[in-house]
Amino acid sequence: MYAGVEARGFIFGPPIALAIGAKFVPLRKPGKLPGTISNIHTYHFSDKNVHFDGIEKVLLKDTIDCDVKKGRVISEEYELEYGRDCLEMSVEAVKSEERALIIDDLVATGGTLSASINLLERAGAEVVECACVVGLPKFKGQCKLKGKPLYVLVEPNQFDELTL
Ligand SMILES: O=P(O)(O)OC[C@H]1O[C@H](OP(=O)(O)OP(=O)(O)O)[C@H](O)[C@@H]1O
Ligand SMILES: Nc1ncnc2[nH]cnc12
Repeated sequence: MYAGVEARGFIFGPPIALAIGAKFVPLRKPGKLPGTISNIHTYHFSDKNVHFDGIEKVLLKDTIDCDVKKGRVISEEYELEYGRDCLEMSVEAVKSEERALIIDDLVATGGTLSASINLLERAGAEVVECACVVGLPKFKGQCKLKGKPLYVLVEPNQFDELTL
């Protein structure tokens, strides 16, 4: 299955998934998926080291019945070049041990892909690779991907980056 990151990962993920007959799972910005938010995991990055602060906040505690009806949504907060953001995923979208490839338009710090890997692994999937159309090597995003392979189609040189 392919997991794509909102918003521009939605341009590239679905056609590839359709082409090979695989499922597409959307990783969405906060508050857009139906269901009950079960918790948020927060990670802090400093250069190449990743620190998990161990906090698991229960935001909404619904009954089990309610979870079954509405579905369960998990969240990951992350840091990127210009601040913080959050991605969410429906737990029911993924089956245990399902193999996943993550697609996005661009990798810079790797914060977005790292949060995506964490979401999928928390839901029981096995992330086999990440793929992006553009990679910005100066941000060393590969270092945050827990050793997962990263496929990048183009890496702009310094001159090209000025126009991105
Ligand atoms: O490697 P990173 O430092 O995490 O940066 C990469 C992310 O930044 C951009 O999205 P953005 O968060 O700007 O959101 P958008 O798709 O809604 O524009 C881009 O589409 C990636 O998803
Ligand atoms: N430096 C950058 N240029 C274009 N898009 C981006 N998304 C995140 N960082 C970016």
